[in-house]
Amino acid sequence: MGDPQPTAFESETVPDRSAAPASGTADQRDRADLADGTESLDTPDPAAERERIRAFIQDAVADASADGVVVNMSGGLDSTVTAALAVEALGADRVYGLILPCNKVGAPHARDAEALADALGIDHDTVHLQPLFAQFGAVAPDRFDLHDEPIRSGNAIARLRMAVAYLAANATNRLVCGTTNRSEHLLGYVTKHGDGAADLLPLGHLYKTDVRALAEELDVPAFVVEKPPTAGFLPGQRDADDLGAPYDVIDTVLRLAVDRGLDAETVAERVATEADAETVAELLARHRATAHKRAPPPMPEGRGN
Ligand SMILES: Nc1ncnc2c1ncn2[C@@H]1O[C@H](COP(=O)(O)OP(=O)(O)OC[C@H]2O[C@@H]([n+]3cccc(C(=O)O)c3)[C@H](O)[C@@H]2O)[C@@H](O)[C@H]1O
Ligand SMILES: Nc1ncnc2c1ncn2[C@@H]1O[C@H](COP(=O)(O)OP(=O)(O)OP(=O)(O)O)[C@@H](O)[C@H]1O
Repeated sequence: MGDPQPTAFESETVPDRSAAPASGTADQRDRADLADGTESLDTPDPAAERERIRAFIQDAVADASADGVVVNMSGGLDSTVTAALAVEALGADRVYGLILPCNKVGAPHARDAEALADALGIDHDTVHLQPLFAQFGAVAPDRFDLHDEPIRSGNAIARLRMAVAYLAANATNRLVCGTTNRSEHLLGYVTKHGDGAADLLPLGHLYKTDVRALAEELDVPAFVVEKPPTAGFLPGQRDADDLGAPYDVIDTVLRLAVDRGLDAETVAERVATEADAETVAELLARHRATAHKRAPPPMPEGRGN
């Protein structure tokens, strides 16, 4: 092994401007705390993944004859890791960051995202989506009840972010670089055609826990790694509450059930000290119910592409 590689963050100190993260979340526990028998699960080597994803981004951009990528940056883990890898792959001048807050809850995270984009040395803009969303709500028929239902309004905001990202991509001959990880992908825990819409997904094969390990490899500031995962639709919302378990448990369940093909009962036995059988069944039901988000829209068979 040679010397450790320098990272895009190495010489930078990024101040934590957001609210103090909750300490000691379940997600931060040492993976050794997992139930007996799960420790042999394959987890990718972060240094190897860093190289692999760097090459993947380079190839995807070259294959599309594009000039670079656009990354929507929330100030959270996935988009920070994605942007840092894009900088390693393409150079800072070919990565553009979009920071798109829509409410007061998002404001401190937007300031984090700006500081992270500065630390990466990338061009970036902040566009406040509240006026756009308010207009969208004003013209939408009342029957859609847009403002009172958090998932519906959160999905609409995610799709406005998608529209701005593609505007930037169209204007600058870049690709939209998505941030979805394998945990979100397998659970359909993304907004269809919102944050789930992208031209490439450099983290799409990595579970959330793998992304966290990669963040450490990349010297992503600790306050980003420690932020509790949230879709940001509601103040205080946490992915772990929505999904019924923290990502270290979710990822183990998915590795066992999806990657290894074990049945629900066996998976439940393997994670028994971390999650009950009902939680395992709900996660696997969510996986099945969201298959439509992982496939192109169905069409009548006949002529192919
Ligand atoms: N069987 C089927 N075949 C084909 N299409 C089907 C379908 N069932 C629903 N659909 C379509 O899918 C739509 C529902 O999907 P969608 O609009 O995505 O909406 P939905 O899945 O209900 O909500 C998105 C979920 O993702 C979470 N999220 C969103 C964004 C970011 C993050 C994060 O943490 O990063 C999490 C959010 O909290 C929420 O739980 C339906 O309205 C319908 O149009
Ligand atoms: N305020 C924002 N500005 C720009 N992009 C955003 C913003 N909020 C969310 N996004 C985009 O949508 C993706 C999904 O965001 P979400 O808040 O649901 O958290 P996440 O999946 O945990 O991602 P992250 O770890 O990057 O926050 C983000 O990775 C980012 O690309």
